[in-house]
Amino acid sequence: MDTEILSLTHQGGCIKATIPLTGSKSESNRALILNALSKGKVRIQNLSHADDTTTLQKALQIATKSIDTLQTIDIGPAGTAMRFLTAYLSLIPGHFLLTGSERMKQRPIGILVDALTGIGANINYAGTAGYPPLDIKGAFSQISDQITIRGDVSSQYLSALLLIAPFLPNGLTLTISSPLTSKPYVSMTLDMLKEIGVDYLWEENNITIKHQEIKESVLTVEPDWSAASYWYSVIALSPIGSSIFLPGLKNNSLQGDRAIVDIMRHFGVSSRFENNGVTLEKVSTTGGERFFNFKECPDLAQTVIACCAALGYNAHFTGLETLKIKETDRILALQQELAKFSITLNEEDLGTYHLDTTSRTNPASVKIKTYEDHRMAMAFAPLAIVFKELIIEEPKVVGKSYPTFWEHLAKANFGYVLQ
Ligand SMILES: O=C(O)C1=C[C@@H](OP(=O)(O)O)[C@@H](O)[C@H](O)C1
Ligand SMILES: C=C(OP(=O)(O)O)C(=O)O
Repeated sequence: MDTEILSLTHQGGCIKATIPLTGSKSESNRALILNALSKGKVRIQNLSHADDTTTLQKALQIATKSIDTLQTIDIGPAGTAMRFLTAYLSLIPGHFLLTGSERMKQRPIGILVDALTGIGANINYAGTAGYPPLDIKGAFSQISDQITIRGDVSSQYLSALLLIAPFLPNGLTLTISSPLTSKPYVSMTLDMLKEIGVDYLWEENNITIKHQEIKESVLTVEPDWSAASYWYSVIALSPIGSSIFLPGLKNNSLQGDRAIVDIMRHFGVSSRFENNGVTLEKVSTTGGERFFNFKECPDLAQTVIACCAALGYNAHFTGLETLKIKETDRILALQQELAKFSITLNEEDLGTYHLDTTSRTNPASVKIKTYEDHRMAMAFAPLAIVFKELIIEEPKVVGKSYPTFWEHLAKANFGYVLQ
């Protein structure tokens, strides 16, 4: 990562803008794996331009070319790509060293590796046990169709297994042995499999997918609701009457982060679905609920917490357990950056965090560290509406999921200078 900084200001006033978001990173990554496994029978429309998606696309191209020689595949900071490729590369012919950024080597993968080796996959740790890099010898012979797996660490392990399930000779039954986190992402995987003709059965803690043919189909990727959340925050911090149109977003989305619609009602932001998109509008400044659970939508946590900080709301949050193993320890990153405004975020009861803005200060200029985490940069950016100047460190991190984020901000009265 380079050491560039970006100085961000906002000229004030009502915002009126149309923002064309790129495709969902989560849907795109699933679609790419299904396209590869189906050997092109599944086609894709509106693929995301996010770096994580481009990285996965390139990795899949390398993987399909390799048969005899060891191929190194470096997926940088792309967690979903790491998890999906671990399952995918186990299945296809070839010998791979699957690696990533220094942070990726600290993000656990043992649960997925154990699950795959339990059904016959040939995976060894090339560094520390339980973490990438992985040495994968592909084309394994399936020795079992039953996996018992924890659900409380990352749903990506389950999605990785479900994506390959219909292509396994004996199919797969997953038994989820602990409370499932990020459940909507598992539903998204199953919904997309259904779109390509795959039947599944989800009964209580068991998900079964038999070996089956998939049909010729086109997966159309919806724009990214996690990216939309930053625009909800922008509108929440803007004067009444401000509005933004986000084309292509659907009311009945496959993405759990559509939850931002309901959360932001409590911040005076209304959502109107029409004309193939959604219009967000600031309609009131009166208070709403101040307790939010992010268990099903962890990627919204930073957006909402930073927005509460900007509005001076004291609030409670739960469902944040998985934030510590994402692009950075997001709890620590939030605590450190909020401290610059004399705001605290502390765990009060087990699993419940309290945001205390009582002693909030209004510094003339604040430098925000981003910790190689795109969501730190994007969650804090809207605060330039409230505070005079924000300096965002390493602004290019946004490329991971939203490469045109800064250019888009310029459409909504933000000014930025790269230094
Ligand atoms: O399956 C997916 O596309 C994702 C699942 C979530 O991860 P966890 O299941 O690890 O919470 C989410 O945070 C990530 O950005 C994308
Ligand atoms: C956690 C995220 O991504 P990943 O796990 O795919 O790196 C994210 O985009 O917030």
